[in-house]
Amino acid sequence: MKKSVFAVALNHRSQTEHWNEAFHQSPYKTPPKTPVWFIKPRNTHRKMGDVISLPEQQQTFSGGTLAVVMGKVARKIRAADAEQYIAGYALANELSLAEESFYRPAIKAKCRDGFCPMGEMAGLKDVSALDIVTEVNGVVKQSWSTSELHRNAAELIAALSDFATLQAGDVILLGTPQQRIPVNAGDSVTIKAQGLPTLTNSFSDETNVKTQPDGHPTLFALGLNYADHATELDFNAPEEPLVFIKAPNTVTGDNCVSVRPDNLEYMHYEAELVVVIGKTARNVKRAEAFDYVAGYTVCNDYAVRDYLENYYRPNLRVKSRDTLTPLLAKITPREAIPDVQNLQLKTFVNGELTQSGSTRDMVFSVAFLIEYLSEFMTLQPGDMIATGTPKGLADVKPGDEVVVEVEGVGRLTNRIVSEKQFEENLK
Ligand SMILES: O=C(O)C[C@H](/C=C/C(=O)C(=O)O)C(=O)O
Ligand SMILES: [Mg+2]
Repeated sequence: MKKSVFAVALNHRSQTEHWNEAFHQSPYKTPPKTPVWFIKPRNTHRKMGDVISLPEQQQTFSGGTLAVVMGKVARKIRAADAEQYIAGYALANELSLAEESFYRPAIKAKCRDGFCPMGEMAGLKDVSALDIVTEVNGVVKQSWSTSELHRNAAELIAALSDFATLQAGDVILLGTPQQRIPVNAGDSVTIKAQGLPTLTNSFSDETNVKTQPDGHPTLFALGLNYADHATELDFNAPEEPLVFIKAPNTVTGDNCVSVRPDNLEYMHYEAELVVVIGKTARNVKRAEAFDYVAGYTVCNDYAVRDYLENYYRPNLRVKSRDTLTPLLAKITPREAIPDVQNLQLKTFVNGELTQSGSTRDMVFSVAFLIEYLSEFMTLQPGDMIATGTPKGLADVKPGDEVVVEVEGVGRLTNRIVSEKQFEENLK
């Protein structure tokens, strides 16, 4: 099933109580106003009974939680109507390394291979006060209740479907308490709840545990991977790649429309080179990185700056909105591009050149990014890496024609429409 697995951080009261003081200081400044979304990509997906390989020298923690499974397409629905869109519930283990910060995306902590096993789905009428129990080697280590969550399944479905259309089979993990349970090689961890199939997985320090290509390809994106763009956003260039993930709902095609939400101050374009993975990659060194590249394409990684919050920044509500990632379907084979680090990137708005840069100015190169990501997760054929945008952002308005172009790779055209225009066309 090609599902997307969304998850929400800081949704358990014990978390916001624990972090309350820090969230009133820099870099957060104020507690989160909207759900703090993240994605568990396909390399994390596992089933009941699968053996999960643990990362070396870093402590992994269990995160028993409840997953709500969508039963049909859900777009901009109200919490009061959510029930009719739900197929059922399942137990999941949202495995993670320790999180010292919620400011930037936690890909290295959350998205390692096997870090999201999920049990079988079942129908449940009332999950408002369901006890989620975690046992390690048969001993109960944790029990928490869904009544302790800030937002319930219906509220989360409404919040997410407001900007990201959900498909049948998509999943939302509802959250985990502040206290997490350490998991070590040789352990067997069981997640239980009344009325739901149990989820049990054993853990190994063997590195040869095979991944299963399941779910849709992962679309990674880089924040601030051009120093001049970081400067124009008043940031220093990052010392480690700022990787975030976009869900399939955001992808649209050439000559399609992109929706600018109403009542906005600032929505800008971002011309980006996209790398397409062609071979399963794990622990690949940069010297061999291009052997794992199928080719390249182009995307426009639009951002709605009004919706930026300092939690897993840039948050999904900024970067994973329906229609805001136009992506060229044509892939230019790797062999056709002799030097991917020497390509011009351009954006034209209504025919005027508004952005111009070169991939030679990337902070982290294509080869480095493949080495970096494959060091802690398995990249699979079809996965894509949008490698960031150079300086030259500008606001776009309904009616604008936006063309992004990567030398030798392709040209992508789309038109901006207002939310009102888009909704009228849907009728
Ligand atoms: O200002 C933000 O938080 C958004 C920004 C995103 C940058 C890109 O998408 C890019 O540089 O291409 C960030 O992550 O800082
Ligand atoms: Mg970008």
